[in-house]
Amino acid sequence: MYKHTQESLAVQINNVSFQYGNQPVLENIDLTIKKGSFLGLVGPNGSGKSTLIKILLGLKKPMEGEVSLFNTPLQKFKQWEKIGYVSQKANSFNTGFPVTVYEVVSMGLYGKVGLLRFLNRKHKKQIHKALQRVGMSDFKDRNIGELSGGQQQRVFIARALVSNPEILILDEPTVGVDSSSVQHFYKLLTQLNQEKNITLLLVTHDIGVMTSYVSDVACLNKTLHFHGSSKDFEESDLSSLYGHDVQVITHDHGGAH
Ligand SMILES: Nc1ncnc2c1ncn2[C@@H]1O[C@H](COP(=O)(O)OP(=O)(O)OP(=O)(O)O)[C@@H](O)[C@H]1O
Repeated sequence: MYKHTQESLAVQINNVSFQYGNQPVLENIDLTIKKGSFLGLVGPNGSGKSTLIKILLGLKKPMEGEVSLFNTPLQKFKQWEKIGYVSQKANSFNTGFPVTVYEVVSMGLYGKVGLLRFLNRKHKKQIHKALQRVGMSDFKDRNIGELSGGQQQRVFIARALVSNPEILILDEPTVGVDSSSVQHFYKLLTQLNQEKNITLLLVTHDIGVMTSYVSDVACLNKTLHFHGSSKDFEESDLSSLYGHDVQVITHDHGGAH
């Protein structure tokens, strides 16, 4: 387990427990995310991953324990522009959905500029920069529903990036995305992490691919079974988590890390 100075932490979760009605979902979770790290959060279906994310985003209140974001207790935290979020259902637009890529990305600024205000030149520049970062500038006038799952995913990342967040939280973002787009997606995340120094929290089922890109791994199944460097993470850590032998397929990414 890590020891950190407070300043180096983007997220600090202390002894958090949560239940829906009588059903305990999270028990005594202690988890820290260092600034600049790339944490992969894995766990079986129903293990509490999304619930933990909802707690981090202030959408659910834990029964016990405390959460701090950038050294501020969640109850007092107001700098939500520092937090970018890409949800599980982000890439589910139907063909013909009447909104352009540019408009989708501009939605990431609504919290700041308000729905009915016009975007000023600075905002437009931010939108273009976010589209550029994810390699989707050429698609800005296309309808979001006409794009592939992988391309839509990039647009939703641009939407989360447009307010220059310090941490990006992604909840199972590769569901429904084909495998070659998944590789591109992980490369994009690695770039954002290493070149732009954005802290990343990625919730995924994609254990084999994920471990070769992330710096840290957390395994959750109601309690935290493993939390540490991805280098120290072994298949045996997963067997205890999933209750049976799990084969981790090691992919060769041509030295992505
Ligand atoms: N709003 C809710 N009301 C009651 N129970 C819920 C609610 N949301 C989730 N649960 C239950 O809480 C448990 C944890 O759910 P959660 O969505 O956090 O898990 P998860 O690890 O994200 O799962 P998955 O990988 O399938 O998305 C599950 O048993 C789920 O059925």
